Amino acid sequence: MAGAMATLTLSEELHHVTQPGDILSPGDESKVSLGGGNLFAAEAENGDDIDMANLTSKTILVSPTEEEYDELLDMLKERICESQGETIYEVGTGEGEQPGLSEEDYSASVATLCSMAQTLDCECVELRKRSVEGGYVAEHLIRKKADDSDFMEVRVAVVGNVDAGKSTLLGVLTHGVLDNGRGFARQKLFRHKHEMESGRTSSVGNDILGFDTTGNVVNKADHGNLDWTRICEEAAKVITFIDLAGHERYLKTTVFGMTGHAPDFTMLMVGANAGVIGMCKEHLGLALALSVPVFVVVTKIDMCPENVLSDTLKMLQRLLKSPGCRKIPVLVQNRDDVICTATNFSSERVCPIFQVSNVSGLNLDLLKLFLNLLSTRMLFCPTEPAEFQIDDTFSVPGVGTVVSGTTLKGVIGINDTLLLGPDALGAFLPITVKSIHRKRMPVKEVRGGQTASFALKKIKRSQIRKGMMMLSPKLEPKASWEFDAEVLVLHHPTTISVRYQAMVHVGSVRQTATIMHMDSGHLRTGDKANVRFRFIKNPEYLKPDQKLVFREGRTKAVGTITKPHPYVSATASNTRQHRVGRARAMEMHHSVKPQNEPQKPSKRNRRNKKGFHHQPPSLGQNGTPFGAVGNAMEKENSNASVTKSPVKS
Ligand SMILES: Nc1nc2c(ncn2[C@@H]2O[C@H](COP(=O)(O)OP(=O)(O)OP(=O)(O)O)[C@@H](O)[C@H]2O)c(=O)[nH]1
Repeated sequence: MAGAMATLTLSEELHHVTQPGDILSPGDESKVSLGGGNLFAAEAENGDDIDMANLTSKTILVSPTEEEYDELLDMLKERICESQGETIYEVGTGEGEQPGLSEEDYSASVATLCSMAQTLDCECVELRKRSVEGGYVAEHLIRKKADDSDFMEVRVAVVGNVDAGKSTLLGVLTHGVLDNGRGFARQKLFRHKHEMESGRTSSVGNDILGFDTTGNVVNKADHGNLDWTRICEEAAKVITFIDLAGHERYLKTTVFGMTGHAPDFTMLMVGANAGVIGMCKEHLGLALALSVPVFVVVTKIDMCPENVLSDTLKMLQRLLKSPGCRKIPVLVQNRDDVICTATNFSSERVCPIFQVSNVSGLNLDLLKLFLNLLSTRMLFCPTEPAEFQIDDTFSVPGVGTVVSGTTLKGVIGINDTLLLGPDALGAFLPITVKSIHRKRMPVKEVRGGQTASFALKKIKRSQIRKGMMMLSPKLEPKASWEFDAEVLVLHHPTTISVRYQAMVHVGSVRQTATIMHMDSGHLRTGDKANVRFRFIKNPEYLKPDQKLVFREGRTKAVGTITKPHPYVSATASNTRQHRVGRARAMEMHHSVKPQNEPQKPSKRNRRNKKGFHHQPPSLGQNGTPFGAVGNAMEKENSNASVTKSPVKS
């Protein structure tokens, strides 16, 4: 009874965030409150046939007519396609009706649903069945049966402070072994010798967890090693964990993992005994800035005193509810909570909190169930021109140059010709795809939302850099040296002004850019402005609405690109006029002195340093020169000392 009460309260709490047009984006309907009526409500309203309204009734599945059955089948097929291979169907609820079906009607409805699933080559699995006032209500997972060479893919970025247990949890989940509390499980994941020795992750790692059509884990370690190809063949859904570093020293790599690897979700790990410390808030802020939904996993509950655990949970909830986060934290205690939160998760507001132990295995089953129910947030349209962002390059003996990354849009197949670029001059080079691998498994094509590696014909690895794109020629891509963005400064110790330089992360682009101008004189912590940036090394392929992170040391700003300024490539515009223009632009570009770069002391200062008379260096708190204002202050000070000296003497 208590369980039922708890579920009701949770459902009620979640209900208000899933109002149409509130937080859910279009296409999310397939993941929320999927009653027979709710699921097809939109279609029923738009349909020409008035009988379509019947489709929203809770009893529609009991004994549908032939036409109704066909109509339901078409709609179910569409939903499964939209969510790239699966959907959750709620049996026993309808538009404006009291939920619940009698045992007999419920059985008949489930039989119809199973027959529909079978016709669509899907598996139908009951997730939970509840008894309510009007009878029974249940959620069923309908998932496409596994094809040897195809599987759904969901990317989860794993972040959290150092020693929160990130690598350990991934080792436990993917290898099916428990930890010993002294770093046993994480040994299976480390990629570098120094990581083995220090126990610290320093690079972006990928680990996979496969689920079959019925939701069982298919990972089986053979002598401690995982065969990725076998997992992908057996799995209907593969969760790719992007294991990121917790230490502040590797923040640059962690930011790159969050922007360049296009995660669907973020798993924020918190050590129960340590609490919300160090980089935890930093990583949460990053996920919020990039609009990636977050769920929290509190680890080490086996070794944490109850009062400390309760303090950690209270602090976490306070942080998540704070005006900066505006989340609805939900402590996940049982299967009901998992299903409720998983089906409402892509709304971005709901934030489930799991409490697990990697040593005793407590609650890991709930976390696995949740991961099994996550669906990719990338919408796929086969007719869109292809876009692939490169996050790494390799030179493989016997194969040649290989690039890895994420397919953002469209379909890419073997022998397709794409444009690779931009190069240093902003040009795009035609290249042909020789072979494709998904998670080390050879495939014929990849779709939007899937990660892949491509072997490319006739190109050297040195010609490719991280941040480049492979694009369909239909896009007629243009590179940009400059772009406008709306930015919000999250933290800066002093002020940011024109000529300030910092690292810009956008997609897999990671390059220093200079602020050329902005619509306010100076920016301090909490300020917003429209800013024009200019890359210092290469032009990049950018698009409006892309999220960006701008950082340098402890300075952090986030924002959205409002307008890239396309640059006409050298090959496309080799006229005298363009050459002169380009030379001028380069001259200007080289003459831009960064505001925040320590500058060479003037001749006078150098002489002073040699012992003429000592003056303190004119650097600010974080090594920022005061610039013109600083020089004026210096002058004033030196004048002051000149006028004061006679008084002193
Ligand atoms: N008792 C107990 N120990 C744990 C648990 N999870 C992790 N540990 C231990 O905590 C230590 C740190 O775990 P890691 O997985 O290396 O932490 P991390 O977050 O990946 O750290 P970085 O890679 O440096 O960011 C290891 O010694 C683990 O054995 C747990 O649930 N219970």
